[in-house]
Amino acid sequence: MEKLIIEGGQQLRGTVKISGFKNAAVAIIPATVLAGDTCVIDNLPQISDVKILADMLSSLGATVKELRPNTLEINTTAMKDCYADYELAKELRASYYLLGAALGRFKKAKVAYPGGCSIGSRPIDQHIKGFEALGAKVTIEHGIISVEAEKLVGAEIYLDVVSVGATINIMLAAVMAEGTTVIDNAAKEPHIVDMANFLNCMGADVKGAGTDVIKIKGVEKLGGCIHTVIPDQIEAGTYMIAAAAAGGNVLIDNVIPKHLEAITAKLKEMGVNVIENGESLRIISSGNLKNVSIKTLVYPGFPTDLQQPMSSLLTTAKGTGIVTETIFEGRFKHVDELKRMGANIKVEGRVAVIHGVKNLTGAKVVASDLRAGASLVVAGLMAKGETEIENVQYIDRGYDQLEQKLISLGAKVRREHRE
Ligand SMILES: CC(=O)N[C@H]1[C@@H](OP(=O)(O)OP(=O)(O)OC[C@H]2O[C@@H](n3ccc(=O)[nH]c3=O)[C@H](O)[C@@H]2O)O[C@H](CO)[C@@H](O)[C@@H]1O
Ligand SMILES: C=C(OP(=O)(O)O)C(=O)O
Repeated sequence: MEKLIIEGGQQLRGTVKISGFKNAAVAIIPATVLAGDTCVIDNLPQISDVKILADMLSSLGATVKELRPNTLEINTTAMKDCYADYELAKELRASYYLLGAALGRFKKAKVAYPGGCSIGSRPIDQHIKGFEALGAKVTIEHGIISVEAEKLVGAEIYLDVVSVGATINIMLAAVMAEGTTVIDNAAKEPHIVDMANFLNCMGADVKGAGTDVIKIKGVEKLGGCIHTVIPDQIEAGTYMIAAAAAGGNVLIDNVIPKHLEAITAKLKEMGVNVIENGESLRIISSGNLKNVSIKTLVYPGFPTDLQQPMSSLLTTAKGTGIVTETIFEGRFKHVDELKRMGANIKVEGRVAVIHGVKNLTGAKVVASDLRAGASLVVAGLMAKGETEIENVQYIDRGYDQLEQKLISLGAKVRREHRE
């Protein structure tokens, strides 16, 4: 069992380089199934979700080679079908992208119900609705989702809920369908655009990604390509929040500032100095901040994945902040842990009311999921004394070289193996 130990109270100074986007990488790796050829994916973050997916594709018959630490060459030519059982699929959310990709190429797939962060009920009805609209038969038995079609035919699909996963899965299934598919009320997150760029680079015809109407003209065949994953919006936002929380002067490098506008606006409202310069953002913070309210929304609104780290920042800001979580009903599991550290937070349903306290104090805490872990890291950086975070494996799902990056900024962080 591994723990992160953080000695709080150190200001952060220096430069941190942001890695490739987890949520784009974990969609693009399964999408290589569609190529039936060799794809080279660059700027992959070194996180456990990426390693698990690469191993998954190998076990399904693909050849996966690590060309460099952040670059995989994936050849899916030899794959004949796709059956990802419970042991494989339960490891992460993104295993469900194998459904769309294999349906698109083989017209069938079997994938066990996916895993991922436990932050709410996370239904997949919109994915199923999309596959069915394209002509697939979908059954769920004994925890296995089976999709099968004689042929896939383009359709108009209106999503009842704006869903990143359903938008991507339908795009994957539709790129080689006969005719045109229109996804209405599509998600607009940056990784939807990255996925569309990757699919187009393989020879697909996808237009409108980044707006709420995506049009996909089916093509007969796709092929290999070389693609560089976009910078991680959520990792960047986490370091922006960490710098604001600990105080200091940090250059967040290799970012797309447009993707970070919601978080930049909130930090500025709190009194943080955020300076944009090309592909970087400089965060200058005295640590004395005023509280704000946030409401999670689909892109370009405030991302739910940054709600938990942001809640930590609000715990010591002057005044009262209200956090409204509109996307996932179970995304307040970090709150009890923050209370152990002295935070004053009351949760009612989807709303957390945070009364700023003078300071947090280090404590033993447990990460319940990936971003809860990130929120405890932020809290640990600003707390007095030592914070010990258990369940580091959740944090490792999504943060590339977390402690090395924090140490390079002057934080006192170490990882310990304990029985
Ligand atoms: C691997 C990945 O990219 N994960 C991200 C993805 O998750 P994920 O793709 O699972 O999230 P969705 O965008 O699908 O979920 C958004 C909302 O739609 C609901 N819903 C979703 C699908 C469906 O068929 N029916 C339905 O009701 C969900 O319960 C949730 O309330 O987007 C979330 C929202 O930005 C992020 O927090 C996750 O980090
Ligand atoms: C919820 C997240 O991930 P996943 O959808 O992979 O569980 C996340 O990245 O915050």
